[in-house]
Amino acid sequence: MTVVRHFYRGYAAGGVHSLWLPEQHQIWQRRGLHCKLAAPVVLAAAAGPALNITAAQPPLPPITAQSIDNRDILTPQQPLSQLGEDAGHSSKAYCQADNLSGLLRQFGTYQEGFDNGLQLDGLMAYYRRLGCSAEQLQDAVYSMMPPIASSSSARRAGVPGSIIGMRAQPDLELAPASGTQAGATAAPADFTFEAGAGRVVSGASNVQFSESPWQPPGGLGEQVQLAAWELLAAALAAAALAAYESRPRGWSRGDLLEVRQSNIAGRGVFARAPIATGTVLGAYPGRLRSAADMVAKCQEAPLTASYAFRTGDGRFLDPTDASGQPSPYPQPGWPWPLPMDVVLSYANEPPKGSPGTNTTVEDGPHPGDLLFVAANDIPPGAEVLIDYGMTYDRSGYDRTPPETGG
Ligand SMILES: C[S@@+](CC[C@H](N)C(=O)[O-])C[C@H]1O[C@@H](n2cnc3c(N)ncnc32)[C@H](O)[C@@H]1O
Repeated sequence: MTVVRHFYRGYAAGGVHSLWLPEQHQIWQRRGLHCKLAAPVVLAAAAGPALNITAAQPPLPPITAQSIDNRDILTPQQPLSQLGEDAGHSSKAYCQADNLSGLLRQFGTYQEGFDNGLQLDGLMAYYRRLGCSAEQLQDAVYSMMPPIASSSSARRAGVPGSIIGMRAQPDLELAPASGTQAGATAAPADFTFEAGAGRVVSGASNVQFSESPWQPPGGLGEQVQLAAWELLAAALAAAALAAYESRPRGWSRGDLLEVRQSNIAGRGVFARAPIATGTVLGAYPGRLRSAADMVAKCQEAPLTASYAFRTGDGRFLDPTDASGQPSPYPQPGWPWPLPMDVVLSYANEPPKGSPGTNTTVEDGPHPGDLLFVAANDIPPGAEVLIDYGMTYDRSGYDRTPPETGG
């Protein structure tokens, strides 16, 4: 037996009773016979309060030339109550693709084509408010608009003049399939159509259909050209990554430190303000190099060895240019537009017999970071002194300091 999805609610003994009634009841309702005495319900009604019966299902308002001419039915803001709509149904027969596309075709006939996006938009909203889902509307339009090619293969092929893609606007998907309250309004923008070559032919608030120009598939030359561009883009990305990886690093607290002549050797780093124990004074500057690269550079520029600092992961920070002198633009390396802060590369170590260092060098959070940290309070004017380590070559300490060049 066919049943209709009319939902009778009887509130009895604190519960809600839902009963499926035969199709005959729908017919009675269409005739205005609101069947409050349906036999199966009487028993429940006897035990509970008065039975509530949902609104009767009206026949689908026909689309006629007159109704098409009447812009009211195409106005999304029209209250459902004015349409005699029975809210709450989402699978009405007329929402099925075949029926709905037929109804839409009627509209197209009256309108001599779907060239008026606003009207179609309104019609879509109208059927949606009658309970048709977004998918049903979409299926209906697909089956109505020849030649329709909704598959991804057709989308790729770019069938000329066809509507190759269609998607519901997000608000359509999110909005309820059928308003359950009188006065519900539909979203003004229900659909967007995409034509060949990915061209969107609808506006944000209406729908238009147009043919896209035929795009012949690219030949071999075009594909080679495309591959060349992709290779170039990949090469540029790789170069940018390499430049970033080899960028000069290092920084210092300019508010606490300055470089000036040292009584120990050449230039040194001095406190220009009181420095508290534990203060991070900066990170040693330079480009990160492997041991092999470092050996190669020191052969070209021996002075580099005076400034290169071994990092915790076995590489070296090299703050010098091609001649081995500290430089804001250490070389070799990928071009880098920003100057590097070289202040800490001038830090000396304490001479023999002096009180000792006042700053430690520690590994930072990132590989290659060497942080200078005040080991005790450093008064203004005092020189920042570190320990170069056991393996540092001090054989030249009796000779002229490096910065004077001899
Ligand atoms: C990292 S640089 C320090 C900056 C250097 N004073 C300058 O003017 O360029 C290291 C070099 O400084 C000199 N130096 C640093 N501490 C020294 C010390 N305690 N005694 C002698 N020379 C020192 C050595 O020539 C050493 O190779």
